[in-house]
Amino acid sequence: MRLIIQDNYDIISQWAAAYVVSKIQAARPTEGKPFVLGLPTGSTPLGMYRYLIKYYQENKLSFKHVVTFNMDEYVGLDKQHPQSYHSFMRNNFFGHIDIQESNTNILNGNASDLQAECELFEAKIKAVGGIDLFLGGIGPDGHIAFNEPGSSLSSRTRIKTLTQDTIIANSRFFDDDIQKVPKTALTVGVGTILDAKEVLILVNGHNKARALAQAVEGGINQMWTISALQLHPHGIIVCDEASTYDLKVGTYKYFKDIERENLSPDMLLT
Ligand SMILES: N[C@@H]1[C@@H](O)[C@H](O)[C@@H](COP(=O)(O)O)O[C@@H]1O
Repeated sequence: MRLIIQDNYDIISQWAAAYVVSKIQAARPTEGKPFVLGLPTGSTPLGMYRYLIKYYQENKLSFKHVVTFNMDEYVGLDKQHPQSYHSFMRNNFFGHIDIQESNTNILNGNASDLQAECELFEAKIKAVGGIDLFLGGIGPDGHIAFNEPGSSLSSRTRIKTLTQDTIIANSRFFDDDIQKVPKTALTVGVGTILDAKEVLILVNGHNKARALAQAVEGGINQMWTISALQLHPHGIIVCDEASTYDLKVGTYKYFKDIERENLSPDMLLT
């Protein structure tokens, strides 16, 4: 697994956006052979989305032949609810680019049969030939998508009960009222993410330092589901300095050294 350590949040956002652009450009997607992106929500990817929108506005990138699958969605929130992940994606990304709505896939947390909804989502991913690049963030407890501690590392898309930690962390989006935070969500599984051809995870801030250390230095284990990224042949974490505080000095220096040529976002673009 690669670990790209950048000075601050703005540079990890630029780096991730440039990485996405380079992959889409290299794939030369067409209607018959689209590029398939897995997408996250949360505060972490906001900067990357802003840079991707900028690339689109500068005519450097089109999303016309990009198909997307979002990682997760709350159960029971109306799609129009300001905190639904449907609203998040519309407001922060899809509403600003030339993606075709029919190419965007977000789990329906109001489906009458939630299990069938999850199975359909997996089938749709398979039908387009799998995900080329899965982007993600992590929770302070190391969860990826909504794969809370203890999730099976071979899990598929399913219904998950959120932990109290996650409910508290996400209450900032619900007027700081934990009663308003949905208690369950639909989420892709760890196995679904690991099936992608590439996975790029963004991590920033001191409150993710423990999770980052577990992901990079800890063993692969179900209590820190991000650690499963070690099993992926093409896993990358791009993180800021603040999130590296719990890494050993030697680990930090090692990755700084081996990635020193690859730190500039401009290096990724032709
Ligand atoms: N389901 C999402 C995760 O996909 C996300 O990574 C995490 C971190 O969010 P933030 O980026 O706001 O810290 O929040 C939620 O739990």
